[in-house]
Amino acid sequence: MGDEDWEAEIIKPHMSSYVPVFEKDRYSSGANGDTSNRTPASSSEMDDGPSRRDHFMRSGFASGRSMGNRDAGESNKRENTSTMGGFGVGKSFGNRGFSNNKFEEGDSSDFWRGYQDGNDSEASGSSRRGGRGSFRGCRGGFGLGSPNSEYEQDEGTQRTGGLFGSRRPALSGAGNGDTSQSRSGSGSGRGGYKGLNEEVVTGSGKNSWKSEAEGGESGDTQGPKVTYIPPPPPEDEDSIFAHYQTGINFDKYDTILVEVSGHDAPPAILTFEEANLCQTLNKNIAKAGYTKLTPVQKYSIPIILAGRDLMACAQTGSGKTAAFLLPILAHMMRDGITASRFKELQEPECIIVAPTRELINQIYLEARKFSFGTCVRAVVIYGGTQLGHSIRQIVQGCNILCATPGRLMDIIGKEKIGLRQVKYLVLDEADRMLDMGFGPEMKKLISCPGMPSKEQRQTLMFSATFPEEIQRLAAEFLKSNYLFVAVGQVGGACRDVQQTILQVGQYSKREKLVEILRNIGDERTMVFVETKKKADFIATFLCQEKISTTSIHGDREQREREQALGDFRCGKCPVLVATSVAARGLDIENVQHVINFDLPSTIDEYVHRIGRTGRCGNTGQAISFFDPESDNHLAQPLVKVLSDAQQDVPAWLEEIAFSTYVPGFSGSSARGNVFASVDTRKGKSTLNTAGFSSSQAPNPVDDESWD
Ligand SMILES: Nc1ncnc2c1ncn2[C@@H]1O[C@H](COP(=O)(O)OP(=O)(O)OP(=O)(O)O)[C@@H](O)[C@H]1O
Repeated sequence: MGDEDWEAEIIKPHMSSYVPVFEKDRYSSGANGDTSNRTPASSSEMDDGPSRRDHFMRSGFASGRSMGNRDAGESNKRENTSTMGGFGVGKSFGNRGFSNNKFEEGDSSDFWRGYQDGNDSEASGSSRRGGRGSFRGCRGGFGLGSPNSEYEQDEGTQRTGGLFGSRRPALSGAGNGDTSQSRSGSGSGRGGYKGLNEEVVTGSGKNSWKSEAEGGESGDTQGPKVTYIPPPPPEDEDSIFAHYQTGINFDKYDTILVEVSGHDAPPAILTFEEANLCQTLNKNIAKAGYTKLTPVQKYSIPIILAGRDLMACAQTGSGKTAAFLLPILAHMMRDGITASRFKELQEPECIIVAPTRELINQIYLEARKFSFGTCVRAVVIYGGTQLGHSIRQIVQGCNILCATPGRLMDIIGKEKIGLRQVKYLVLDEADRMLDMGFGPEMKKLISCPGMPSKEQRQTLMFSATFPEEIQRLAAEFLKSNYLFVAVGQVGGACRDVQQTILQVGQYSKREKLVEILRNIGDERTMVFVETKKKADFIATFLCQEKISTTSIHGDREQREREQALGDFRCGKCPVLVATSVAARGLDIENVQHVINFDLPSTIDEYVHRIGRTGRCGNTGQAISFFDPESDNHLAQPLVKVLSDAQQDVPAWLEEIAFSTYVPGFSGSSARGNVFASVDTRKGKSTLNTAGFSSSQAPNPVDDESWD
């Protein structure tokens, strides 16, 4: 069933006849009425020893051997001998975040409680939203000050076009908007799914996609005015240091092989003490419950402390965030950083960028945690929130700026952030930050007036996946002597996730999903689908089946996205239906299952999605529906990922992989990329003249989930 079919299903009578129990939208009227969101703004990853990994073989899928099914299966068990050239290109994306309704007096505390201690968060209103698809797109080139924060979504679908090309000319969401319109007034009772109670704001015309910087807040655009102010996170120490426990496999991290390439790499450290951090930082590390370094931390911390540029690739959930935050903070403390004061123009020493709102918010919370009790002030800004709010946060002082790209460029354009003092530039989910979606913004950023050259700043890149082509693009941002840390197989899946691939035809998926969810019971489960419309559809369907579900995707307002995440975190809605917007970085306690209702278009995306479970030594399960009608392109890379992670590979999948075997298989398939296996400086890779390979070309099928 194609996309159109899903859409058709959405408006079929059985859907419209669904009359959910409404949870009264406490913000839909009255002083805190949701309308506030649209009214004109009032203000605007090993061994502990030296590196021993020297192969990371890289070649074609069947190179050097016949790849009969059985052979393929056996190769699956041979770690480090499996092969597979090429790489996937993470192309999707989205946001993350956590707060929800602004409403100052409103119950932000409840929302945050959900994030922190698992208590029930109070339901918030299903807000209506403004047919966002109608207001996006059309953002190309490199012109400073033109970024469309509203689009910034951090998700990529709109980011189509050629090299650093323009975004899809708006209106991708026309259909979405229409759909939304046809679905007013749903939402669910206890299920908490509130994705359908949407309103389409029929803003149109050229101005409707304009960035906030261009006037979105000054009232001269016809698009929806973003007035959402996220609730402030709790300030009490317990909340700041709330954390979940490492899992039974945490110690197994020590057996993962690590390779460091580049010249004169400082030796790894084995303990936090060896890092020789200041007392306050050590206290914060202890309060955060960290007693032992993860592999990526053992290697990255000394490298960063030595002032070297770094590209680090380590499995999902293995502590990459602290791997960069701790040494940066240590540097700041050693440099005797002084408290930043109120100033109209702030000059942060560190800028951290990430592709999604929810992720950058999470990174901010980590920065706030580790800088607790110091004079270092971290600030977070991201799209979908009131620009004035971002500015107000910044002017109060800013040493570490955590930002999504679009909002960052807006703020720079408004001259609220100066770049002259930037000493550390961090790209989290770096492959995503450098691909066609965000590459243009990142190029703009490093070309901004005042931004220190790469020789004058320290640039750090982290991800679980790092396609070769992207590694090459990254060189433009990094000093030539940068170090490359590979923890385990670059782009490999976390071994703590038990992966199951089921052959399920599209028309049987819903039934299978319900069957699985009923067996799972109340355990937290993320269900990934390919499109925003389908996310709404499946979430509603599950609510009808009396399975408490919420959803997150790029067509939901930020407030709704944050509420959905809050409801999922606290367990109120144990099922979260998501598009790829939630695939990367999200660190949510107790996510025991990931279900790929639809497989993603690239293997990298698959790796990130299943990495939402099995984090920090905990175990998790990932079940993926493989539809031979549409997913054959993934058979080959899937066999590779499964075998590298020592998972069982179904014979039928090997058969499909063999029958669809693509010789050379390296980046030439738009939808079937296989990950890179080494620091590209050691091997060859091909790039087309535009700087991007065809593998990075967004596939129309994915479009919806990325914006
Ligand atoms: N040394 C440590 N000891 C205990 N817990 C840790 C340690 N390092 C990180 N963690 C915790 O592990 C979890 C995952 O960390 P983090 O989110 O940084 O992973 P990641 O590698 O960035 O994952 P992803 O690739 O999905 O973004 C977090 O809850 C973090 O607090």
